[in-house]
Amino acid sequence: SPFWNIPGPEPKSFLLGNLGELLQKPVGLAEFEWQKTYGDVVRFGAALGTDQLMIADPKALQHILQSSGYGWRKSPVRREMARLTSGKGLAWADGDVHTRQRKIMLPGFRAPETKFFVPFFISSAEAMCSVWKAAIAKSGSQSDVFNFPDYISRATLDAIGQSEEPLLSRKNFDFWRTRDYHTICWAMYELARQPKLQAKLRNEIQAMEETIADRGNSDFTLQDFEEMPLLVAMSKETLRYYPVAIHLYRTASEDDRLPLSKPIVGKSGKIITEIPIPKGTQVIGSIQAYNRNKDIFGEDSFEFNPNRWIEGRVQTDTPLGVYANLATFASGMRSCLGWRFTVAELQAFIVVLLRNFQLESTPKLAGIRRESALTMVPTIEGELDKGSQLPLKVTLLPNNL
Ligand code: HEM
Repeated sequence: SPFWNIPGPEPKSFLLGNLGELLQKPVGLAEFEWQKTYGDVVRFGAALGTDQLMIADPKALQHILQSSGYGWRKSPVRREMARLTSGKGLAWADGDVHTRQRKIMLPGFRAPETKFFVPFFISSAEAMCSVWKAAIAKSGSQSDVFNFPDYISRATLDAIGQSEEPLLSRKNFDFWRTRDYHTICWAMYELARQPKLQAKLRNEIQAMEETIADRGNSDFTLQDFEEMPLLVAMSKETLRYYPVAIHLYRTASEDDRLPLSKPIVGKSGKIITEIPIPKGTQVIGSIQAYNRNKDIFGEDSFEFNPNRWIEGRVQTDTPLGVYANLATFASGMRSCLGWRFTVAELQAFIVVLLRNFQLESTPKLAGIRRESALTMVPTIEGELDKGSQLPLKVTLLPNNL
């Protein structure tokens, strides 16, 4: 193996190497363990006795995703999966076809367009709240428990259908909204678990509502969202801690040398400052592990804490990604086109839900799992057969009674 000198876990079997741990454990767990033991570049066993690299090192990721252009291509297996799930669209295209398709799609995803989508996001979230209000009224009480993925997945399908209808096929709506609605679910999970954070955010929302009323507008705009520090911090922290796209699969199309942010000590005891890469090498970019990098996000990077953004504690000398130096939306020429859409939609859903309801945990949440199902979805330990689950208690706020 060209990577014999790179430290990493012993393969569990010839057939699957370490892929079982990587793909079947709750999302991120294997990567976090490897990162802690071996660092940000790890050699692990892939199928049939082959070696692969897991990359969370900022400079190496920056090189693969940004600086090398099409030097590192999306792996053929992933492209085929994209073709099967969403057709011969942007996630499948490569080289010139990719450049052309991306140019055509870009006008649907810039900041001005996103501004116009916000009313769609708000109305989709409000429609979902009306369904909950009707169910609560029917139950004769002031609260009820709802399985969030069931509802948020439909509301986000509404939102993406209304806003991107001229650009994307129905198959594409379904593909991309799976990412949005988990992101939103994970944000709601944290808000339900952290009542003080929820109350603080609600105060910020109510203060902004007064400002909006004073200036004679009827509802929030994108600019209002951007002027709410805790809402922005909550969005960044959700996308950092719960990056729903799990891995980035890339293949070197030429021989290359991978630069590293931090040298690693090889198995031979020698210091490695860059890694020679033969053409055809496959690597997995670990979004999960990069997003927990302590040098960038702080010593408490394994805690969910939006304050890190407000206190300005996130810093790096290796810019990566399209939003907040996160790997969540990848980086460079294949970075996510929908990132502005997602951030604005997440913010709209948080605002609408918190101005209508109080969210609370339920006992089942003790068994929550970060499940890998193409994207990262919440499931409950021992109840995988029930699919994605996030049951939260929803109580009408006094102004809604
Ligand atoms: C939280 C939500 C989302 C996350 C975390 C996310 C993440 C990503 C990532 C990591 C990639 C790169 C995949 C790769 O190259 O291997 C990507 C690509 C892409 N995303 Fe997103 N995405 C999200 C939502 C969306 C939405 C809502 C849309 C559309 C409305 C969208 C449209 C795209 C497109 C078109 C690409 C392909 C870009 C290209 O290959 O040039 N994404 N996304």
